Amino acid sequence: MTDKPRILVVGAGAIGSFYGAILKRAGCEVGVVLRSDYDAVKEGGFRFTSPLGELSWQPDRVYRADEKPDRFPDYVLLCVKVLPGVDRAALVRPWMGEHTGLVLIENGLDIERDLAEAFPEHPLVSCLAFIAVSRTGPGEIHHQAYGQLVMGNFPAGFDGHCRRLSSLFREGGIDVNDSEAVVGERWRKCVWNAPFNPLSVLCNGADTLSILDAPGGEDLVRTMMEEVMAVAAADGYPLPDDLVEKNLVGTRKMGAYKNSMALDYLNDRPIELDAILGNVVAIAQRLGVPVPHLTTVLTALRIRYQ
Ligand SMILES: NC(=O)C1=CN([C@@H]2O[C@H](COP(=O)(O)OP(=O)(O)OC[C@H]3O[C@@H](n4cnc5c(N)ncnc54)[C@H](OP(=O)(O)O)[C@@H]3O)[C@@H](O)[C@H]2O)C=CC1
Ligand SMILES: CC(C)(CO)C(=O)C(=O)O
Repeated sequence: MTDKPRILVVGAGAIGSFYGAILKRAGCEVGVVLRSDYDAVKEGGFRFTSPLGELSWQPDRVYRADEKPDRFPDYVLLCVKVLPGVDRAALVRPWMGEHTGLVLIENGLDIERDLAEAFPEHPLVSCLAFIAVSRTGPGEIHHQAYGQLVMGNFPAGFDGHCRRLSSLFREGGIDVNDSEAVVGERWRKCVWNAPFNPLSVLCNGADTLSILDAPGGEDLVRTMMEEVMAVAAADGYPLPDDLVEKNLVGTRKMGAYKNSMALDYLNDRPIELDAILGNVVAIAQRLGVPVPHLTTVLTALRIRYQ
């Protein structure tokens, strides 16, 4: 018997298998729901390369997406890409027992609302991942660097579920930043993602330094970041004035880096355009905040992806 919660990862790709590995290291029973990687993971588990050392693991349960659970988990970790046409509430519904909490580890802004409406009686924990990790083959994951999570309840607060999960993630070896205002943290992350991710796609998968070093590149990124800051403030989440300059300095220090959207583009996968940029522009329009640069980049990408 263990007092550690039972976890089920829905969408065990790069992020889901990484944070599943961390919770497994913390002593939780961890299962996964898989589509394309089912056979490989059932047979050989997840095989990792990581600066954190040996993270390879065999899930305690491996389900196909159309199976039914033999027992409900304490927490479902939802780690799919946030894409139009993907009904994430429908995806998790079969796996949610009466007392199951829902934990999102996904990028984007305003991505929790549908799930909060679909599961009003269930705890909802929203997490942001600061990590570079990718799937290199079926069941094969390359963790390049970092891993910190920022976590809190949606829309606000930090309850006992957050406390329990955040201490388990720490026990598994990663940093967690506890937040009472996770929506504000989503805005803060968006200040970085909303310019860099879409620009990298418009620039054929360019890395961060190529974007910043192009003539006018840094100015464009700065202006887009300032527009996101203005929308965040109008939405009730003012961010520190020096965030833009800190982001620019920090990005240069990180060295050339290809974000998750650049990798999706380069691998011919759909991109999370609405979650990362479209929702910012939609909120800006609702609140009457002018965001001409964000709108231009969004429109250019919509033309490209229509
Ligand atoms: N990778 C990174 O470094 C970072 C990623 N993020 C965010 O984390 C989230 C997850 O990204 P990431 O892990 O990289 O993406 P991946 O594409 O690696 O993983 C997504 C997983 O979801 C699975 N999936 C999708 N639909 C279903 C379904 N119906 N049933 C079962 N499984 C399904 C996919 O399976 P299948 O192969 O069958 O499609 C895949 O295994 C995104 O929001 C991303 O922006 C945030 C920070 C960094
Ligand atoms: C912050 C960063 C760059 C990696 O954690 C990310 O969110 C992404 O790659 O989309």
